[in-house]
Amino acid sequence: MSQTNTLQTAFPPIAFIGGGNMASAIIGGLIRQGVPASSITVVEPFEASRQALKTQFGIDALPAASDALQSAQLVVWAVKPQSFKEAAEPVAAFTRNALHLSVAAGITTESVAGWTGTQRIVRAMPNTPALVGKGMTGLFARPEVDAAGKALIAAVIGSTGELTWVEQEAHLDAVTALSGSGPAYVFLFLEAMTQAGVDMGLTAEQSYKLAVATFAGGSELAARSTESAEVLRQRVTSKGGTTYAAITHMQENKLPEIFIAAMRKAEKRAQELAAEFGK
Ligand SMILES: NC(=O)C1=CN([C@@H]2O[C@H](COP(=O)(O)OP(=O)(O)OC[C@H]3O[C@@H](n4cnc5c(N)ncnc54)[C@H](OP(=O)(O)O)[C@@H]3O)[C@@H](O)[C@H]2O)C=CC1
Ligand SMILES: O=C(O)[C@@H]1CCC=N1
Repeated sequence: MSQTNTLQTAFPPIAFIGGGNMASAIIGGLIRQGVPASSITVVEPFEASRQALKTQFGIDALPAASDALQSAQLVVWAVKPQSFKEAAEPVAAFTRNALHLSVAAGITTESVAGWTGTQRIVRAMPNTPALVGKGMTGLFARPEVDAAGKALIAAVIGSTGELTWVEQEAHLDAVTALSGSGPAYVFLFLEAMTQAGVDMGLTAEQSYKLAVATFAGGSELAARSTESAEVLRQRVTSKGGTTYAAITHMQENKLPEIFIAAMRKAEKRAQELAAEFGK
């Protein structure tokens, strides 16, 4: 049986709380996999976002929680950490029997359990390439989530790309710093590489195309190769050549150290979000 058929036949009603970027990315994945629009409801206070969801996916979008949520077997929390507690209050009464999936950065399943009145919670950290089916998501399940619950969540998240389960919830803050925020690091590199190309006389269009294709090609090569990134880098770096000149400059200026320190900042921010907004 194909993945599409699995989702079509086995997919229960699902409610999204928050209908922004990340909710849209996951909903898009589900619709692409053949989940019927009638299975999906979104609670989204912003009228323009509700309209966009209805137009793009043909799904039902509500301005506020209502007893329509009672039929949802899975509730996906896709609100900002700052809005989670406030958003949970009106929803909780309708969704105590559902399985819950949170994608909010930092917010612990302990907090979600307190706000929703259930322990059946999976916390996830997806990323925006989910929009094009190339997402990477880290997941943590509380012990109260059974195998069927984990399989359902794996099917939902699997519709947006790859996934990996972590055993310790704290590791999701590392996933956040790495693959959750990671697309922004890639885009920053693309911006810088494009600018450098323009400075050297290429058009912005050519330069961007070269940069994007280089990231895609480098990633694909790494994904398919049995060799480490370090070895692959050394293969590009001819002794005394152009790459050597560039990489030496980056290393002398501590680019790897800066990168690692920046990611620890992201991890710390996830912990701060939990402390600030998880109570
Ligand atoms: N963007 C990313 O790359 C990633 C984001 N995440 C996580 O996903 C979550 C959502 O992020 P993102 O999609 O980018 O944010 P968005 O701001 O795009 O989406 C959040 C949506 O929730 C709506 N909202 C606010 N309050 C409520 C409420 N009380 N009830 C229902 N909906 C509400 C907002 O409406 P309004 O605009 O009117 O406030 C907004 O449309 C965050 O917790 C973030 O940490 C995780 C991984 C990656
Ligand atoms: O920046 C953020 O907080 C969210 C979480 C990971 C990506 N975006």
